[in-house]
Amino acid sequence: MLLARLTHVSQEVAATSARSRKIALLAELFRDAEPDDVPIVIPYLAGRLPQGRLGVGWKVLSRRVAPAAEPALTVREVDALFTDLAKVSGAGSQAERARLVGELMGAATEDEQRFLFGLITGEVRQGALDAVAVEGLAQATEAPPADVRRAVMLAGSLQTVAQALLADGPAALDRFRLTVGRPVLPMLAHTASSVSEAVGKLGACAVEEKLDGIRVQVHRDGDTVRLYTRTLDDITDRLPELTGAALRLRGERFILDGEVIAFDADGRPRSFQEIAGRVGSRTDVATAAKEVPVSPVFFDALAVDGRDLLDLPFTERHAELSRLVPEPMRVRRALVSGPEDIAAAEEFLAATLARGHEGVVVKGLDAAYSAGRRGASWLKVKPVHTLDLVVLAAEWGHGRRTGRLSNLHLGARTADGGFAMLGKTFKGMTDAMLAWQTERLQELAVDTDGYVVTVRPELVVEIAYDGLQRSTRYPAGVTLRFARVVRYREDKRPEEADTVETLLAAHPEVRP
Ligand SMILES: Nc1ncnc2c1ncn2[C@@H]1O[C@H](COP(=O)(O)OP(=O)(O)OP(=O)(O)O)[C@@H](O)[C@H]1O
Repeated sequence: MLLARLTHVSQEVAATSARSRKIALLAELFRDAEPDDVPIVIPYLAGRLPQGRLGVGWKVLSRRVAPAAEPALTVREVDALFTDLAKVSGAGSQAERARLVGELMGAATEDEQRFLFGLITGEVRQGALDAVAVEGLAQATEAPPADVRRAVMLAGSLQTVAQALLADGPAALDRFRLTVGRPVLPMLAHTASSVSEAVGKLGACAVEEKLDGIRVQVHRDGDTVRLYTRTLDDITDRLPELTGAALRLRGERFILDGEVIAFDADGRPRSFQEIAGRVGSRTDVATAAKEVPVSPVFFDALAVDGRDLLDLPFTERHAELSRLVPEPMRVRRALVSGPEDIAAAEEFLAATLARGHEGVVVKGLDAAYSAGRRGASWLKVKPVHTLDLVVLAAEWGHGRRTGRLSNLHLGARTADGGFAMLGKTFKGMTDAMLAWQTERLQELAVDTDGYVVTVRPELVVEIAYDGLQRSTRYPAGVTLRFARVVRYREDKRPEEADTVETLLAAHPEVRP
């Protein structure tokens, strides 16, 4: 497929607000696409680079290159060039990157140059586009949209499903069944402001501890165990004690969902940073395991003995979990019959906080497991409310922080797929965090005036704050009071960051 076609459709999709028109435009595009174009076309439409990082900085991008008169570039040629770019390293890499970018831009028309520039800088991110693409794909291949959605959920990748569908038609959807050894995107939670709100919404429910560790999906098939993170990375080799625990369970073939957590000598949960450090360390696993031994705590069962449990009510899935997993390895919970039983739910929350955990997740008993989605039947309640925001830029520090990128510009998502800056912070950062962010943000840099470094909006950071106040300086009309960094959320994509809309909804006091 020609890049010009994609550029044109991308402009048309951005220009219309009608969902049905967007779907029709994408359906037309998919009908014309070769199956091998799809793994490139879908991320490009959403403003994502399949290669992740290209290492192309603003210096290279700011060079003007005369555009081509006629469109000739194909999306696969662009992708091949991006792959070459991502591989460039070592001495002379800056010049080599400049050469490759020059070659690419010189072969692109003016429209295409604009599109490619937006893609490389991360300017055009359209988070909502994947959902529209699912519908467009269903329309193009005459497959039922619900079946395409379920296949995407199970494959964990829209591109994989799209490629199979375009190559083999709707029959290909049968291939995407829940399979032990193939990870699925985990179900996520919505937020409720209190347990009474959550119980009021859900009725009969289980109130479970919310453990502040790392989400883990454990697959066992006989003697083989594999462990996956929330973003489906395989971390089996890093956590041998989890493999051991899974092999000691009664079942032979299962998929369980839970959290990896570590306790100190007094049985209190260790900090998230310690657990994240442990899960992140690939080298010398044995020493790391001695310093921070971790254990799994399970809260759901997705498959047992080859049976797919996803569509069963939570009560039945939990019964299977209890059959397999002994109580100490299951999350603590209280069953609550409904709002009349609210005292029991409050009491459980208080006891959970007293044990050092971060809050509770309230779960409807009848609900199925909605993999890859924020299900309405899981509501998290945390007394300390934080925001997940995206770093838009950073300022070079002064004094003790000279040479470090320090003051972060923080953005929330806007309805049009962009980001609105809400304020800045240089508080809450450890020295290790400063060093890490200086390096990482420079990799993401797309522009600088020597003081403020603008970056691709990719890094999600969790921010604590004391409230909002009105401000005419910021585009959303509000700014954060006393914002400070809690941690980086490398397991989250910018599309998952908080939106201006939800933030304003949570703070009626600042609404005009
Ligand atoms: N009992 C539990 N049930 C479900 N999730 C739990 C539980 N205990 C801890 N968790 C963790 O809490 C998360 C639920 O919140 P959510 O789905 O919104 O993810 P998140 O955005 O990563 O949340 P947060 O930033 O609040 O940890 C899960 O991803 C999981 O890692």
